[in-house]
Amino acid sequence: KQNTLNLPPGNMGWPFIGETLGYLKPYTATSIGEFMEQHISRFGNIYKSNLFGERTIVSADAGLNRFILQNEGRLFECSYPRSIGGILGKWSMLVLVGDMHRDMRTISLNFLSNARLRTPLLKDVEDHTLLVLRSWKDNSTFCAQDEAKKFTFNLMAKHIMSLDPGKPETEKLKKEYITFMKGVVSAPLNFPGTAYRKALKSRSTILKFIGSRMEERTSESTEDDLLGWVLKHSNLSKEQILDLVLSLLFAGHETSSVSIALAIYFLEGCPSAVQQLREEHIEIARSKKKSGDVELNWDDYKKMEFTQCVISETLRLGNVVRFLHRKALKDVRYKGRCMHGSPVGIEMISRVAEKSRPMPLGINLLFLCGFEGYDIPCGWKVLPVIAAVHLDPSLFDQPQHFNPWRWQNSTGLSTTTSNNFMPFGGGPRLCAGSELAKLEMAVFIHHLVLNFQWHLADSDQAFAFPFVDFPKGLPIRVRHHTVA
Ligand code: HEM
Repeated sequence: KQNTLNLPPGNMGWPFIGETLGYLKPYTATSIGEFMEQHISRFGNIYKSNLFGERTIVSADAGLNRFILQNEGRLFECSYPRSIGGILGKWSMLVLVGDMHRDMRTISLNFLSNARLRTPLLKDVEDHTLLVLRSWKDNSTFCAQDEAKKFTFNLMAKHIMSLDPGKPETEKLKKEYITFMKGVVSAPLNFPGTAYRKALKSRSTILKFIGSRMEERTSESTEDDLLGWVLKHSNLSKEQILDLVLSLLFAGHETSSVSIALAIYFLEGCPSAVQQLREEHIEIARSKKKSGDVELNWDDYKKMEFTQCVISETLRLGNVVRFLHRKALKDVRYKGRCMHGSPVGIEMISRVAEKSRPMPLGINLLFLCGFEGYDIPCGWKVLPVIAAVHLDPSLFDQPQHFNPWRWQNSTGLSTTTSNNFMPFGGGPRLCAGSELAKLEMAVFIHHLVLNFQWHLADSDQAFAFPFVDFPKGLPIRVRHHTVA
């Protein structure tokens, strides 16, 4: 059947491993890496390959990426490597599909609702930011990435299980979690001594810990945290709750801490952006002082216009999540652009297997217009590479340049709704914590620019392994900064 399909060009590489090693070779996070660059210049923005042991279509095409994400559950489906399910759990949101995914998502969205963001999350985000920043001594040097991790982990542990920062149980969980994370991002080799094996062990220790918190709970019946809410309002089994808690801890901690580290890094190289941020935040702080108000509120957050531009630019250039894992549920034909310039993707209903069904109007029109699309065969893996779109020079002027002003409209307001900007994915699996992540970054930046000046204490830069990380942890030296 495949001989009759018009597959994108590409190279299937070696038997079994295909091109996986080249694809995963580390590269600087602000680039698309040599592998992608070479493949795009040779084959174009959509190419076929053999990755993670599967026949794969790689897409660096903004239109196809959107099409894939918007057709989740209909033409495509989330499909992470089996090892991810092994470590995050079979009930983890990252691997669930269908009704069960929808139910877990509803719970997560409830936990991260707008109402909860305004209170109590905003207050806790600020408290946890201050807890970290107040521990920074004048003229001291430390790893900014670790500090950001401390902040996001403490925040999540508090909101998921009411764990207080600094308490022995929180610190113990944090330690286990570090081992666990090393395994999530390592090769899934389950042999004695490997990071993956150690992480599986940490997983069971963490689950035991969460399990004991759950047992303490049932009699107390508090609803203030996710655990309490789930126990009271859902019929999830213990096993499902454990995986949900673990995956939220994972999703809500790693990505936002790296994003904060990236913001610190990019801003260090862009003094004019720091200056403009300072002006914005001094203004907010002054008006708060006048009104006698101390804590940040939602109106203050809404005033952080330039900060939103900095956040968007950090996410565009840093690309914490570089690509997503999907598979095709049906034969799909994709044609990049139609006559009107909008992306077109259509189901391949005319193919052998489904000959009896009538052709949808879209297909007839496309054939009449003489368009030849690429075919994505049913069962093939599909990787929408969101980073490649964010770094595409035809979509973003000088894409490797940190330029927060690109997100400003003529009136100075932030315009972060570009069709080509998808740091949080899209469609029915759009990141459930996107608003919390932006809030965390904004509040952290607020107190950072008001209270500190910082410089890199040692050269470091973010790499995509493909998970994004600063190899030296981003060492910075800070000086207290007093606002006149
Ligand atoms: C800057 C920080 C963040 C980035 C860049 C980010 C990015 C993403 C992306 C791209 C996805 C889609 C995955 C896919 O479609 O396969 C996702 C899903 C998800 N994220 Fe985030 N995320 C961030 C922060 C957070 C935070 C703070 C939370 C809060 C707990 C969170 C919770 C989730 C959850 C629960 C999902 C699964 C959604 C679903 O499957 O329906 N994320 N995230």
